[in-house]
Formats: sequence, structure tokens, C-alpha cells
Amino acid sequence: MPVQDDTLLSGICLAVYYAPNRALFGQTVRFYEQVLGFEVAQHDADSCVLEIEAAHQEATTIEIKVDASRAIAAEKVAANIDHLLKKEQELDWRTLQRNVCFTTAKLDTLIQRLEAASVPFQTRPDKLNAYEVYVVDPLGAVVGFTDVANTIGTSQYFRCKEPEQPPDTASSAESVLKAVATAKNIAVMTSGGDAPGMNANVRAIIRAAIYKGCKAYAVYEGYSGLVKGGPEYIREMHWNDVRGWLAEGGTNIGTARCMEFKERWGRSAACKNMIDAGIDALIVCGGDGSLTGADLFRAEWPSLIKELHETGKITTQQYENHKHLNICGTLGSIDNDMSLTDATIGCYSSLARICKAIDYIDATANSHQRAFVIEVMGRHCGWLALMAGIATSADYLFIPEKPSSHKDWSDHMCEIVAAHRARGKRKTIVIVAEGAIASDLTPVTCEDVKNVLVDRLGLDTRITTLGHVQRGGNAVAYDRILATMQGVAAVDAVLEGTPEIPSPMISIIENKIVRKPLVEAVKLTKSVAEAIRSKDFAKAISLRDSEFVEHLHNFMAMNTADFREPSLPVEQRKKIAIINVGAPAGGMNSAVYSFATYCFSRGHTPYAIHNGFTGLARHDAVRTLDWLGVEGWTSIGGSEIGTNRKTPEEADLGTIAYEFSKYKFDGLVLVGGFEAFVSLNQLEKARANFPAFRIPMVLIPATISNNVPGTEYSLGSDTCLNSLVDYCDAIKQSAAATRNRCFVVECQGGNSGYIASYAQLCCGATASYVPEEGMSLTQLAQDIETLKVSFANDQGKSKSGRLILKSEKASDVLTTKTIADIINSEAKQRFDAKTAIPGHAQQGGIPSAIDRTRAARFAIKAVQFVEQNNDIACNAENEFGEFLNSPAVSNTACVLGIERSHVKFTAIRQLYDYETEEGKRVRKNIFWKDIRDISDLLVGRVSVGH
Ligand SMILES: Nc1ncnc2c1ncn2[C@@H]1O[C@H](COP(=O)(O)OP(=O)(O)OP(=O)(O)O)[C@@H](O)[C@H]1O
Ligand SMILES: O=P(O)(O)OC[C@H]1O[C@](O)(CO)[C@@H](O)[C@@H]1O
Ligand SMILES: [Mg+2]
Repeated sequence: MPVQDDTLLSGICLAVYYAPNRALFGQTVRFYEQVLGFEVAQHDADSCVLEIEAAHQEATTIEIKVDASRAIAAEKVAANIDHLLKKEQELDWRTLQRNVCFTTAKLDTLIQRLEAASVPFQTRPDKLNAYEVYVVDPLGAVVGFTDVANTIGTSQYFRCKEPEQPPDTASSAESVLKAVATAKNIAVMTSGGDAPGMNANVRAIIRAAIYKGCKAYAVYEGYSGLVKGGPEYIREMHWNDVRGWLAEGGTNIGTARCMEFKERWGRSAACKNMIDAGIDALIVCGGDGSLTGADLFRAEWPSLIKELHETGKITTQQYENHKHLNICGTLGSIDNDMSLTDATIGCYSSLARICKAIDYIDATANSHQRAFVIEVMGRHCGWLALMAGIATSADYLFIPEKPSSHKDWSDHMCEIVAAHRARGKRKTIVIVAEGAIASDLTPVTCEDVKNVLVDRLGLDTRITTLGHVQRGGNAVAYDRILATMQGVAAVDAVLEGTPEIPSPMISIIENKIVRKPLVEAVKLTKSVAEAIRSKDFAKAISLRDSEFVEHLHNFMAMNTADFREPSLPVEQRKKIAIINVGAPAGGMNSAVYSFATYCFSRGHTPYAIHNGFTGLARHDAVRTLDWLGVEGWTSIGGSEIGTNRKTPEEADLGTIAYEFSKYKFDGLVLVGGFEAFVSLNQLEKARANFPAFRIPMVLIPATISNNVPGTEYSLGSDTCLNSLVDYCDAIKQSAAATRNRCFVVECQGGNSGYIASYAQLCCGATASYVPEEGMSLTQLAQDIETLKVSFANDQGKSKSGRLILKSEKASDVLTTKTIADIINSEAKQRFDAKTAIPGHAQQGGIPSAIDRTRAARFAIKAVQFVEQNNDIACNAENEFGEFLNSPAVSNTACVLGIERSHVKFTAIRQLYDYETEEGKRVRKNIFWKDIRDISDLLVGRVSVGH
């Protein structure tokens, strides 16, 4: 036999044939981990055969590898090996690894552990040195271990089947059961209004549940399905059932507004149906109403099952098994009206739809000099209206949280709209949240608003009600990410749930996914409604999250800028400059707009430095910004003031300092990527020699690469991600239509794999290659195997195309074209690969709603930073004019960023000296590693280690 590898021969190679129930896979993983005490380095779930591998015969660590080849019937694998053997090809470790399910580990170690764990097994040392070990777990799956080393070539190993007489499992059942006790039957339901991203959430929940060894179910048609029950409404879901769901809008498992569930009898029926279906954990994806229902359901559960037991509707066994309702909420609603979270799944997709519509309306409004009153959804919450107001720089808005009397709002709106018109604005946009009310709680309708605009200002006014368009369409990148991360976190939460732990809901605070108590969130959400009902509007606003309040203040400051008396006394008003540095990024213009308007509202003079530091050094390109000049910039891509990659040192530091002192800048706001970061470092260091730089300086990160140290988010990265995701959706569709086609997509991002990693998560790409990991031939070979198997299994039927994403700098050798060529050569005409290079389209056209609104928030924070740090930075010298540096002075030159759940300013000194890989132009700490693992998990990618 041509196996040459001594290590392999002297070790024992094990394969596990698993009963054809993939849901049991995770239990096998736990079986290894918990019963046998092996450390499982990697695991995955995608089919019936489980591969276990250890790198060395001495290894006691078993690395479980599951690749798509598990999906190939054992006979097919055997045939493949036979084929190789016939060709008398030498089988080395790698060939085996790719073709066979096997492992080497010391048999003794394994057997010792099986014995120690009282797991029944049979050994059959009758074929040379071969062993066959059968293990039957208490759930009935047969795990057959057999020796590959000696049976290879006979195909015997591959025909390992369930033994005719399974070994007696009774004695070990208990211990194994203990090990798999955390496995549950998890059901997911979508409820309330549909929201883009709900499908992505369901997909993540189903796949993560299967991966963790659970059975996954979907409850169709929301609570109605639960109340009706039975196999029509409560269906087991498999891995492939949710294929292609990531991008789709709406909810494929249906949703409903169910009155019956509001009644106790309805919840009792739901309780029985869940128990009958054997569900032990329920994940509800919905809005405030759905989670209120879920909260009530859990609170009532003990009394519901007691009642069902006493009336004989459930057995004692069922009663004992289901004493506790394990429930978790994932937040799916366009309204974003739930407390204790910054965002709900769907709210940013809806916001994107609204912004797009208003951008369209802008053009026609401008043409006719018209006013438009636009009604947006949100029920009793003003989040959509408020964010749309900021993202489109609307003139006025009505939200339920901030009503005033009819007279007051009429006067207020007319004052602002008239002032804007007087300054030359040709159009008027007023946004009305559907739940808008006056202070006496009577609704404020679009008709009311229109009448005031017509009667008092004589404006030609139209009403546009956006309606359900706002709920339609594909999920934007943010919602896909949020939905996926929430889904995976929800499965963890229900697996870890105990009767003592209050039911969680999964929320997001800034950039961090966190668990929050459902009861508390529901209570807080209800208290907003109560505060509004009792006309305590100050309380209502304070109960919305802090970002909401901040955005509201920002909007009010910006839309009254330049005609009201500025809020700062004259002596505190400053000259503040803004500059764009580096490549263009979505949101740069919005940052300049918000910076300028906020400066006006405070009384500062805003200056724009045009065309970066080169513009300043060569052309003295400094202009004050005026209100009408920046009008409409929020929705424009690129950089209106011009951007340039040159740093101050490259442009001429001395001239820059001269220009700074000439204009007597009191503060500087830089908007840009890594070049802006380097520039800030240079200016801060030059403070010792150039007094002109002894002013507060702050960088708003803006780059599609998202590689600036000190932040997990940069302006433009969301716009870029959405452009790339739209592009990938389109070519994936083309690939699917062509059948048997894979696209290798080249992503920008320099040495940062951020964009490629997140795009993989958002598009469900088979793989992504990034500079942080580099590219190995082994991984490429593995991914090609996965492609081969999935195309083979599809047999041309599947609707889904395949994508592989590659960062432009993932490898110097394996270029995008080379990868496609290798795939084509390996595919042997069973499928083909083509390249797709979106290039600079990734810098995006119109900035995304997220980049626009975050730009506004960051720009205003930056101005506040200048105000607060002016004294320290400007007084950092002694009587002889010598620079006195100190930590406090260092802290006046900062990067403004989001790190985990905080928006914060970090000194450039700290970041540049300790947190930067200067040569590679990236941050040291790569925060998206988890994202990569989750993306791989959800597409069943096998990682061969980096
Ligand atoms: N107080 C409650 N008690 C029991 N069930 C409730 C309660 N409130 C809501 N539900 C259930 O949740 C369903 C959805 O609620 P609702 O219509 O308020 O939507 P939502 O979840 O808030 O989502 P969205 O607001 O985004 O449409 C209701 O139809 C009902 O079945
Ligand atoms: O689709 P329906 O049942 O008409 O409900 C509309 C409501 O649903 C939402 O779209 C989501 O809650 C609200 O914004 C809106 O008030
Ligand atoms: Mg709601």
C-alpha cells in the first residue's frame, strides 16, 4: 500500500460515521469535549460524517474537522480513494486529509477515555492492526470509529455503517446525556411588522443552533402559528432550508399581528403546542409588542403548564421537562422603539429607503421651489423621522417625543422655514413621524402641516406618504450584520439559560452585541409610552437612549443655525478649520456640513482648507464656509472641499504652520483615513517647534478601509460595505442564474481585511482571504474542495451562486486571476470561476444613512472637543513661549472613535506609539476576528488554521 507517512501508519486513524442527522453533530463535538475530555480545536456542522484529525500520533488534542466532503456519501469518498490508489499515486498526509475523514491520535488514549467515561464501545482487532469502535450516543446516533490506516485501499473503512446490533447504551447513556444536556430544540419566530434582516436573523439562528448540536425549528406566521400549532406551523429546519436568506427582505417564515396571543387562552394554546412539538427554547424576533408578548408568556409559563397538567392536556413527563420557558428576544422592527438597544434589525434598512426617497424628492422640490411634507413610519417612536431629518438635512420635523402646542409648532416651523428660504434655499422638507402629536396629544397630521406652510408662508406644498416602501427591499449591510450577530448570540443565550437567569434580549450598544434583561427593556419601553400619555415629554425623551437625545439636540442646533443668536458668548467664539485628508469616503461632506452648521449655532467661524495639506501649502486654499454653500452636502458623495493624500511633512510643515498662524486657527478638525492619522501625529509632534499647532486637533476617521487606530468605525466604511454588498448580490444572482459558477471578487482595503471580512458575513460568501491572515495553498485547496462538493450536491438546481472574496493585498502571489485560474483548473469543467473587480466603485456613490448620521454626530463632538480643550492646548507654554508638554496637553490631539460600546477620544500619542502597525498602515488590534469565525461557521467553511 503506497502510504508513505510513518506518522500516519504508527498512529491510529479514526473516522466517525454519524447517523444522518446533522443536528446531532454538535452533540458529538460535546461528546469529545465533555465525555472524552479532548480539546476540540475546531468543529463545524454540515453533514453526516464527522472528521476528526490530530496532527501527530502523540497528540492528545483532537482537531475535529468537518468539511463539505462530509456531504459526499461515504461511497463517493471511497471511490475517490480507490481512484487515487489505482493511479498508484502516493498518498501523503495532505492528499488523505483532503479526501478522507481521518485522524491520528493514540488509540490507547482514546480507549482509556472511552472507558473512563463508561461509554460502550466494541473493538474488533481482527483485521491486521485495525480496530473498529462503535459508540452509540443516547440520542440514537451511531458513531463508528474505524481504523483507516489499515483498511485504506479496501474501502472497508468507508462503508462503516451502523452496526446491526448496536451496543447496549444504557450504562453510559446517563453520562453522555449529561454531556449533551445543553442541547435543545430551539425554535425561532418572527413577529410584528416584517423588517429587512429578519431572514438573516432566522438563518443565523437555524445554522448556529444546528452547529451547536441542537434541533432547529421555525414557527411560521408569528404568534398565530404558535397558537395554531402542529407540523404546519412548527417545522423542523435544516441547514440548506435557509440558504440564500441572508439578503432577502421581509420574513420567509411569515409574521402576523395576532390578537389571540393577547388573550390568556391563546397563550395557553401556544404553550401546549410548544410542548407537544418538544420545543424547549424560543427565540422571538420582533418589535416592542412581540417582546412584550414574549415577556408575558415567560412570566405566565409556570401557571400555564400547571393548568395544562392539571387538566390532563400534557403528561407529567412533559410537565417535568418543560417547567421553565427558555426565551430570548432578538430585536426586529423598523421602528427602533425598544429601550436598551441602539438599533433594531431593519431600522437602518428602512432609514436607507427613506433617505433615498427624500433624496429623490429633493430634486423635484428644488426644481419647483416646493415644500414637501413627508410622512415616515415609526409608530409611536420618532427615531426614523429624526435620523432621516439629520441624514437629509430636513428643515423641520415632528416626532412624538417632542410635541408642542399647535400654535407653538406652527410659529416655530414657520420661523425656521422662512429663515431658510430667506437665505436662498429653494426647497423645504418637513418630516412627520406617523405618531407625531401636539402637546395636547392630538395627532399632528401631514395635512395640518401642509395647511400651515400654504396659509402662512404661501409655499407650494405637496404631501408624500412613504408607507410600506419603507419596510421593503434587501437588508442593508448593517442589518445583515446585526441580524447575524444577534442570531448567534441568541442561540448562545438560550443554551446558557437557566430558570434563575432573567430572559435576555440581544441588543447592540454602539458597536457591541450585549445581552440585556428582556423584562427591564419592556418595562422601560412601556414607560416611554406612559410618559407621553401623561404629557411628561421631558421624561419620554430621557427614556429613549442617549444617542437619540444627542441626535435630537444636534438636529435642533443645526436647523436653527445662522439666524438665531449663537449660543456662546462672543469671547468664547473660535476660528475652527476643517480639512479632508486621504481618499474620499462617504460621509465626508456630511461631516463638513454638520461641522459648519454647528459652528454657526455656537458662534464659531468655520474655515474649510481645500484640497488637503497640499492645497494649504501651495495655494493658501482656505475659505470660510457659509450656510447656503454647504446646503445639501449631506447627501453628496466624495469630498466637496477636496481631499489629498499628502501629509503636512510632505506638503511642507513650515508653510502649514505659517498658514495656521496667519488665519489664527483655534482648532483643527481632520476628516480622513490613515494619512490623516499620520498627519495628526506629525502636527502633534511639531507642537514643540511650531506654536501654531498648540491648538486642539481632532481626527474624525473617514476611510473605507477602516484601518485607523483608535476606532472600530470610520466614516465611509458603511457606504463602501453597502456598495460592495450590492455588487456582490448582483453578481451572486448572475452566478446563480448561470449555475455552477463562482465569482472571485477583489475587495479594496489596503492591508486591512475589514471590508472583505464584513462583506463575507453580509453576502454569505464561501470564503474570504484577508491580509491579516495571508493566503495558504492548503486553505485554498480546502475551499476549492468545499466548492466542488457544494456544486456536486447542487446538481445545477440551486438558486445560490458562489462567491469568494479576496482583499487586494491578501497575497502577492495568489492574485485574483490566479485564484480563479486554479479553481477552473481544479473544477475540471464541472463548474467555472470568473473574476470580478468592483475597484473604486467601492468608495461608494451617495453616502449611506449611517455614514451621514454618524458624520453629523462626530463632527459636532469634534467641535465640542475643540471648545473644551482650547484652554489647555493654547496655554501649553511657559513665559518664554517654550512648549510644555504633559499628558493633559497630549490629550488635546485626539482621534474620535467608537471602541466597543463607547464613543471616545484617544490621544494620537497613545495610538501612534502603542497601537499602530506603522509599516502596514493598520491598527494592531484586529477587532473583527470574531466576525470571520462567525461568517465561516454560517457557511460551513473549514478553516485549516493560519
Ligand atoms: N401585551 C401583549 N401581550 C401579548 N401579546 C402581545 C402583546 N403585545 C403584542 N403582542 C403580540 O405581539 C404581536 C406583535 O406586536 P406588534 O404588532 O406591536 O408589533 P411589534 O412586535 O412591536 O413589531 P413592529 O412594531 O415592528 O410592527 C402582536 O400581534 C401580539 O400577538
Ligand atoms: O403593516 P401594518 O400592519 O399596516 O403596520 C404598520 C406599522 O408597522 C410598522 O411598519 C412597524 O411597526 C410601523 O412603523 C407602522 O406603524
Ligand atoms: Mg412595535
